[in-house]
Amino acid sequence: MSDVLDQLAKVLEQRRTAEADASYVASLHKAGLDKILKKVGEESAETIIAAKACEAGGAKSDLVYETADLWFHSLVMLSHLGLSHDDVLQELERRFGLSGLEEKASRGQ
Ligand SMILES: N=c1c2ncn([C@@H]3O[C@H](COP(=O)(O)OP(=O)(O)OP(=O)(O)O)[C@@H](O)[C@H]3O)c2ncn1[C@@H]1O[C@H](COP(=O)(O)O)[C@@H](O)[C@H]1O
Repeated sequence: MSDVLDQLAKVLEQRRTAEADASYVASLHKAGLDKILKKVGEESAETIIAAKACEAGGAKSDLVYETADLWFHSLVMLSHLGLSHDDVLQELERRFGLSGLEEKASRGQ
Protein backbone atom coordinates (compact mmCIF):
# COMPACT_ATOMS: atom_id res chain seq x y z
CA MET A 1 0.00 0.00 0.00
CA SER A 2 2.91 2.39 0.48
CA ASP A 3 3.20 2.26 -3.35
CA VAL A 4 0.42 4.82 -3.50
CA LEU A 5 2.41 7.13 -1.21
CA ASP A 6 5.47 6.79 -3.49
CA GLN A 7 3.34 7.51 -6.56
CA LEU A 8 1.56 10.41 -4.91
CA ALA A 9 4.89 11.90 -3.74
CA LYS A 10 6.10 11.92 -7.38
CA VAL A 11 2.91 13.68 -8.53
CA LEU A 12 3.15 16.23 -5.70
CA GLU A 13 6.78 16.94 -6.65
CA GLN A 14 5.79 17.48 -10.31
CA ARG A 15 3.02 19.85 -9.22
CA ARG A 16 5.52 22.22 -7.58
CA THR A 17 6.28 23.59 -11.06
CA ALA A 18 2.92 22.91 -12.78
CA GLU A 19 0.37 25.52 -13.91
CA ALA A 20 -1.87 26.44 -10.97
CA ASP A 21 -5.09 26.68 -12.98
CA ALA A 22 -4.91 23.03 -14.09
CA SER A 23 -4.08 21.42 -10.74
CA TYR A 24 -5.37 21.70 -7.16
CA VAL A 25 -1.94 20.85 -5.72
CA ALA A 26 -0.17 23.38 -7.96
CA SER A 27 -2.72 26.01 -6.85
CA LEU A 28 -1.85 25.25 -3.21
CA HIS A 29 1.90 25.57 -3.90
CA LYS A 30 1.26 28.85 -5.71
CA ALA A 31 -0.88 30.18 -2.84
CA GLY A 32 1.96 29.37 -0.44
CA LEU A 33 2.65 27.76 2.90
CA ASP A 34 0.03 29.71 4.90
CA LYS A 35 -2.77 28.47 2.60
CA ILE A 36 -1.46 24.89 2.86
CA LEU A 37 -1.28 25.16 6.67
CA LYS A 38 -4.86 26.52 6.73
CA LYS A 39 -5.98 23.40 4.88
CA VAL A 40 -4.03 21.15 7.28
CA GLY A 41 -5.73 22.91 10.19
CA GLU A 42 -9.21 22.58 8.64
CA GLU A 43 -8.69 18.92 7.83
CA SER A 44 -7.38 18.29 11.38
CA ALA A 45 -10.56 19.78 12.84
CA GLU A 46 -12.74 17.78 10.43
CA THR A 47 -10.88 14.59 11.39
CA ILE A 48 -11.47 15.26 15.10
CA ILE A 49 -15.19 15.84 14.48
CA ALA A 50 -15.41 12.63 12.41
CA ALA A 51 -13.62 10.63 15.14
CA LYS A 52 -16.07 11.85 17.77
CA ALA A 53 -18.99 11.03 15.46
CA CYS A 54 -17.48 7.59 14.82
CA GLU A 55 -17.26 6.92 18.57
CA ALA A 56 -20.92 7.93 18.85
CA GLY A 57 -21.88 5.31 16.25
CA GLY A 58 -21.34 7.28 13.03
CA ALA A 59 -19.90 5.86 9.83
CA LYS A 60 -16.27 4.66 10.01
CA SER A 61 -15.98 5.51 6.32
CA ASP A 62 -16.45 9.23 7.16
CA LEU A 63 -13.44 9.07 9.51
CA VAL A 64 -11.36 7.29 6.87
CA TYR A 65 -12.36 9.96 4.31
CA GLU A 66 -11.41 12.87 6.60
CA THR A 67 -8.16 11.21 7.66
CA ALA A 68 -7.25 10.77 3.98
CA ASP A 69 -7.87 14.52 3.46
CA LEU A 70 -5.63 15.26 6.46
CA TRP A 71 -2.85 12.93 5.29
CA PHE A 72 -3.08 14.34 1.75
CA HIS A 73 -2.76 17.97 2.84
CA SER A 74 0.06 17.04 5.24
CA LEU A 75 1.88 15.42 2.30
CA VAL A 76 1.43 18.63 0.29
CA MET A 77 2.88 20.59 3.25
CA LEU A 78 5.91 18.27 3.41
CA SER A 79 6.41 18.47 -0.36
CA HIS A 80 6.19 22.28 -0.28
CA LEU A 81 9.11 22.25 2.19
CA GLY A 82 11.21 19.69 0.28
CA LEU A 83 10.25 16.71 2.44
CA SER A 84 8.14 13.60 1.83
CA HIS A 85 6.41 10.67 3.51
CA ASP A 86 9.81 8.88 3.38
CA ASP A 87 11.19 11.29 5.98
CA VAL A 88 8.23 10.62 8.29
CA LEU A 89 8.40 6.85 7.74
CA GLN A 90 12.12 6.89 8.57
CA GLU A 91 11.35 8.69 11.85
CA LEU A 92 8.59 6.17 12.69
CA GLU A 93 11.01 3.34 11.85
CA ARG A 94 13.61 4.88 14.17
CA ARG A 95 11.02 4.99 16.96
CA PHE A 96 9.68 1.49 16.31
CA GLY A 97 9.96 -0.71 19.38
CA LEU A 98 10.89 2.24 21.60
CA SER A 99 8.25 2.71 24.28
CA GLY A 100 6.67 6.15 24.16
CA LEU A 101 7.16 6.42 27.93
CA GLU A 102 10.87 5.51 27.67
CA GLU A 103 11.36 7.96 24.82
CA LYS A 104 9.71 10.72 26.87
CA ALA A 105 11.90 9.89 29.88
CA SER A 106 15.03 10.05 27.67
CA ARG A 107 14.03 13.63 26.84
CA GLY A 108 13.99 14.40 30.58
CA GLN A 109 10.26 15.27 30.61
N1 LIG B 1 -5.49 12.85 -2.97
C1 LIG B 1 -5.84 13.94 -3.42
C2 LIG B 1 -6.83 14.74 -2.76
N2 LIG B 1 -7.53 14.54 -1.62
C3 LIG B 1 -8.31 15.65 -1.47
N3 LIG B 1 -8.12 16.51 -2.51
C4 LIG B 1 -8.76 17.81 -2.75
O1 LIG B 1 -8.63 18.58 -1.57
C5 LIG B 1 -9.69 19.48 -1.50
C6 LIG B 1 -10.29 19.32 -0.11
O2 LIG B 1 -10.65 20.51 0.32
P1 LIG B 1 -12.12 20.76 0.83
O3 LIG B 1 -12.82 19.51 1.14
O4 LIG B 1 -11.98 21.74 1.92
O5 LIG B 1 -12.77 21.35 -0.48
P2 LIG B 1 -12.83 22.84 -0.99
O6 LIG B 1 -13.87 23.53 -0.20
O7 LIG B 1 -13.06 22.73 -2.47
O8 LIG B 1 -11.39 23.48 -0.70
P3 LIG B 1 -11.01 25.05 -0.59
O9 LIG B 1 -11.67 25.78 -1.74
O10 LIG B 1 -11.45 25.50 0.77
O11 LIG B 1 -9.49 25.08 -0.70
C7 LIG B 1 -10.72 19.12 -2.57
O12 LIG B 1 -10.58 19.98 -3.69
C8 LIG B 1 -10.27 17.69 -2.96
O13 LIG B 1 -10.54 17.37 -4.31
C9 LIG B 1 -7.18 15.99 -3.32
N4 LIG B 1 -6.64 16.47 -4.47
C10 LIG B 1 -5.69 15.71 -5.08
N5 LIG B 1 -5.27 14.47 -4.59
C11 LIG B 1 -4.19 13.73 -5.26
O14 LIG B 1 -3.29 14.65 -5.85
C12 LIG B 1 -3.14 14.36 -7.22
C13 LIG B 1 -2.87 15.64 -7.98
O15 LIG B 1 -4.03 16.47 -7.94
P4 LIG B 1 -4.10 17.74 -8.89
O16 LIG B 1 -2.98 18.62 -8.53
O17 LIG B 1 -5.43 18.41 -8.64
O18 LIG B 1 -4.01 17.25 -10.28
C14 LIG B 1 -4.43 13.66 -7.63
O19 LIG B 1 -4.23 12.82 -8.75
C15 LIG B 1 -4.72 12.83 -6.38
O20 LIG B 1 -3.93 11.64 -6.41
